[in-house]
Amino acid sequence: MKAFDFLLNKREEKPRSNGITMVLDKGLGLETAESLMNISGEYVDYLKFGWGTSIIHDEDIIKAKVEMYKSHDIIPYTGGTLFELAFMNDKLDEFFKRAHELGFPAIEISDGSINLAHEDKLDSIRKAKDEGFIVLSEVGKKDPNLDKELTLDERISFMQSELDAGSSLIIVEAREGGKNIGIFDASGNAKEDEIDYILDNFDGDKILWEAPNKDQQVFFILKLGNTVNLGNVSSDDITSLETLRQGLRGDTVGKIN
Ligand SMILES: O=C(O)[C@H](CS(=O)(=O)O)OP(=O)(O)O
Repeated sequence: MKAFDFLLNKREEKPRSNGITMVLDKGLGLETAESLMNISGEYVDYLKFGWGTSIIHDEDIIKAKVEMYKSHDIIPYTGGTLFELAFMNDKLDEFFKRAHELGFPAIEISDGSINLAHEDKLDSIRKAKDEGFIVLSEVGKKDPNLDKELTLDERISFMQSELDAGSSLIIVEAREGGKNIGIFDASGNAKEDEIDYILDNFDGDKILWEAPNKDQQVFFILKLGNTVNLGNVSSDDITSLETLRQGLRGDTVGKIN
C-alpha cells in the first residue's frame, strides 16, 4: 500500500495508451537503475539507453539492465544516435541482430545528427518493424541551425509518413537540454503557437514530447492534461514528474482533473 494512499490521484495503469513517460538512461549502473525502478518503475513506460552510451558498456550489463527494465513492464530501447551510427557505418543488419541478442524490444530511428534521405528513414522504420521491433521515430535536428531549416509543415508531413511507415510513437526532438530546438526557444520556453499548429494537424496521442526540464513538464501537463506523453525525463526526475501528473506538487495542485 502507498504511504498516503488516501491522497493518491491514481492514473491509468500500464500498459498505458497515453500519459506515457519516457526516461533517459545516460549510463546508470545496474544496481542504481534497479533500485530506482523498485521505487518508481510503475511510473515509467519507455526507457531510452541514450545516444551511443550502450556501445561502450559491457554487453552483459546492458543485457541485465534490459531484462531488469522489462521485468518492471518497461519497454527499453536504443537511442536514435545508435541507429544513426549503425546506418552511417553501413551496419544496419548487424545493429538489428545485436539489438535482438541484447533483448531490446524497441528501437529509435532518427536523423538528428546525420543526413538521411527521408525515404531511407522510412525504409529503416519498415525494416525495423519487419525485424519485429517496436519503432519510435524522432523528428528534428540536433544542430539548432539545421533544425530551424525545417518548417512546421515539413515536420508534420515527416511525422505522418513515419507513423504510416510503422512508428508507434513520434518523438519531437528537444535533446537532453530542451533549449533552442524544435518547439522550445533559446530559454527553453515552449512555443505554444507551434505546438497548437502541430496538434491541429497531427494526432497528439501519437506524439512523445521531449521535455527534459520541470517547467516544460508543468507547461505540457497544464496545457494538455496529465495524459500527455513526455520524454527525455531524467532518471532523477521520475518521482517529480509523476507527482506533477497527479497534482501532488505546487505547480499542479488543484489543477488536475
Ligand atoms: O535525441 C535525443 O533526445 C537523445 C539525447 S541527446 O540529443 O543526445 O542529448 O539522443 P538519442 O540519440 O535519441 O538517445
